[in-house]
Amino acid sequence: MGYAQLVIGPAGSGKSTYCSSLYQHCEAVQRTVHIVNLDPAAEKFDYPVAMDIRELISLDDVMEELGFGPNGGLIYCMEHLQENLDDWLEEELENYLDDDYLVFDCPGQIELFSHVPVLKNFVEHLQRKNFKVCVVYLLDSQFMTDVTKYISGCMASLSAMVQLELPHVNILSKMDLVTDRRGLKNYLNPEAPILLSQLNQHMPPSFAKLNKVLANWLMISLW
Ligand SMILES: Nc1nc2c(ncn2[C@@H]2O[C@H](COP(=O)(O)OP(=O)(O)OP(=O)(O)O)[C@@H](O)[C@H]2O)c(=O)[nH]1
Repeated sequence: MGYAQLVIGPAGSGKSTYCSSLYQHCEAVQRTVHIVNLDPAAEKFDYPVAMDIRELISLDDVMEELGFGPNGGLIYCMEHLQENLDDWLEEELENYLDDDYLVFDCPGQIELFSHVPVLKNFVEHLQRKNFKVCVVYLLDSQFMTDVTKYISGCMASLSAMVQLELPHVNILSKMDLVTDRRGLKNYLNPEAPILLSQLNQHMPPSFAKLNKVLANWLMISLW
């Protein structure tokens, strides 16, 4: 049996930095992890890349040859990966045997963990190959500075949880940039009435009913 982490989260949330820190930590404690680049647009890495989607397809080539923009091109690349799970991925995975630990550094396009089924199919393929998979979801701690950003960050994470149906760990990244750590506490242990009153303060009264449903629903779903 192998083990895998799927590192996801919005663009720029710190996924590659997390992978690099994890690699350095494992090296320091003499454990082995293999970091896989699943981002066809990635250019440089602070970790040794064990497998690289760009050997299969790169965003630059797709944009140049097919005339796609960056987002359409990225989805095209990921769908191409999906079509090649049985050959390219299968072949690459043959290098990793029992007890190997793979960490997949994924692209940040939110479509991939909201409604496009590519990552879900990717995970199912790994599971068929006897990998135990979990999700590490990176969320920039700047999302925890006001209630509306907090709700949008939670909803994105929740949609990944619902779509991927895997053990899921949320990590707040860039904590060194948070100046108001006290304010952050409200969001680490949120209470529906407090969220609701903050939402109502930020929005016109016509949103009161929607705010109530959202605050209650988040409490039930996430905590
Ligand atoms: N201050 C600070 N900056 C960070 C931290 N983690 C990441 N960054 C910075 O945030 C930016 C984005 O980090 P990446 O690790 O490239 O983020 P990513 O999620 O892999 O980005 P995409 O692959 O483009 O989606 C870089 O400039 C990092 O140096 C952190 O903990 N603290």
